[in-house]
Amino acid sequence: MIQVEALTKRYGPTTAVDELTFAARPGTVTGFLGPNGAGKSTTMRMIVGLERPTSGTATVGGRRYADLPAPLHAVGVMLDVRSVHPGRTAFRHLLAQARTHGISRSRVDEVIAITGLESVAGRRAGTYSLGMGQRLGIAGALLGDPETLILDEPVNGLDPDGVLWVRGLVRSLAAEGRTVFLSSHLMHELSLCADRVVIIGKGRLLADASVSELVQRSEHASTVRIRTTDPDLLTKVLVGLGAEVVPHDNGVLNVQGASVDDVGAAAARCGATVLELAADGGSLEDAYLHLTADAVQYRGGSTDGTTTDAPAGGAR
Ligand SMILES: Nc1ncnc2c1ncn2[C@@H]1O[C@H](COP(=O)(O)OP(=O)(O)OP(=O)(O)O)[C@@H](O)[C@H]1O
Repeated sequence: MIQVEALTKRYGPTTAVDELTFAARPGTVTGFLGPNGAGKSTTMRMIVGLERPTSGTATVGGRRYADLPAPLHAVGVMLDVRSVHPGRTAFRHLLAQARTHGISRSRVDEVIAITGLESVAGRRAGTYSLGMGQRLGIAGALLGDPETLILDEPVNGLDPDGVLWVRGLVRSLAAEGRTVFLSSHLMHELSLCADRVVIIGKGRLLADASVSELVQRSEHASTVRIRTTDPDLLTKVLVGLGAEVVPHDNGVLNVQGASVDDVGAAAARCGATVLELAADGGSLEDAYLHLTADAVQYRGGSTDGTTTDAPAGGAR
């Protein structure tokens, strides 16, 4: 169990994390999301004692990380995969970590097998691809057989097989009753492997909800697409009902503010023939984009260079 309460971190004038409160619970995969610079890494670093909070608390299993008697057994951490010594083999790297906690050599072999690194465990980590480095990072996190896992972008750089493997691994770790807390920018992937998501922007909590709740919320704000033989008439009727209508070619209307049932019934009432009708179902990505619209620090602009990487959402 990870508990974060009123956690705040300031770097001079910058408030990286601002009164953040949430929990990641046992038996659950909790995804951690936010735009670049939202404060995810800073939060994770405070949870594992690498940064001192300005105020507030972060605990794992009820204790501050610094107070854990055997941290590797309590919490497995993968924060920066580049922190491995490039001249060391994966096996040596894991063995060195294991020795600091009295973990057996056979456990090292076990985590190498779990992460599929057997054939490359004797190679220097400096020769590893990003995906292999990720697997090594996950192997290190699993070494102490911990109750809680904190993984920063665990699928970053993995090929489709690797992504599928991480999804299965985190699901099975949660099914064993462990707490899994992971960040990712891959929304679709998170919607497949996380039970809950904590979304932050500019260091503040924007949402702490189950994936299905968030998807449902975004469905309410979603678009209905209809193709009809009589777009002008139907547009008038729908606007009269308070919906927003954007017409496209070939009699296509994109409608917001009305459900698919409302749009179908309106078409039937005014006698417009319906050629296609579909709700553009909500997704975690829609919900995320909607929630973080005001909290994006850097936003790409047009190719003419007008707004690329300009601060968005105001100064911090
Ligand atoms: N050591 C530091 N000194 C000063 N400012 C920092 C420091 N570390 C982070 N920040 C600032 O704190 C804010 C949050 O950064 P953080 O790296 O936690 O965000 P993030 O959500 O992990 O971003 P990303 O998705 O890009 O990794 C940013 O504005 C960043 O510039």
